[in-house]
Amino acid sequence: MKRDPTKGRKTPDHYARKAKTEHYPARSVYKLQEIQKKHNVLKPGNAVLDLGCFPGSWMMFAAETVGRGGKVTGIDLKKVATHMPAQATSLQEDIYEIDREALAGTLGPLDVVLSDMAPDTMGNKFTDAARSFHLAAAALDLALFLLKPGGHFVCKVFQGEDFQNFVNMVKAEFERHKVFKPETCRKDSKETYVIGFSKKESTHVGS
Ligand SMILES: C[S@@+](CC[C@H](N)C(=O)[O-])C[C@H]1O[C@@H](n2cnc3c(N)ncnc32)[C@H](O)[C@@H]1O
Repeated sequence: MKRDPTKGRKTPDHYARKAKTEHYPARSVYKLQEIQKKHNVLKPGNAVLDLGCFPGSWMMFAAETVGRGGKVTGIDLKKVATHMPAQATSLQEDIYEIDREALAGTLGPLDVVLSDMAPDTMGNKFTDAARSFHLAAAALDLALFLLKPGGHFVCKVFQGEDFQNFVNMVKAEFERHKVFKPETCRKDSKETYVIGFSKKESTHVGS
């Protein structure tokens, strides 16, 4: 396949063309489709939070999967302009600055928290992985605050020196966990997804 010399990466691939044909705003939708096909995290009627939702392909797929009886809320630094099904809405916010008490009041207890958040990459694999870990840890913290016991968590994190640390953090809070790299991830990408199934009941006595 031809390389685009200006970007140093392959020209739009099969999945990018497929996304365009199927009216999803980004090829990343196929990563969530693979996760869903293999691990069945989303159910009809679910309440879902999608962190790092721009341009909206995960949101759209999640909204289609939960159906009209469900609800999907997306959060991103960037405003989502893609037209969404009625059960999907988005907020333009920074995950590090969000008022989580207010969010909990608005959303109520959630069934699933997804995070496909990624930092703007600098080309330095250590810095990029450290910033990805920081975002993933913030997503986990928010997920633990908002998820019902029994709820699920799906989170992108780049493989780097903190990767196993993050897996252990998820393992401690969920009944079961999996590390999953969808085939649709670009071959040269360090991104991987950590899935926590069934959030444990809070073990903090007196909290
Ligand atoms: C790979 S994109 C997500 C693609 C999306 N899942 C989709 O399918 O359309 C990663 C997103 O994470 C967002 N992001 C990065 N840092 C963030 C932060 N601190 N708060 C909220 N969103 C953030 C970026 O703005 C970017 O849009």
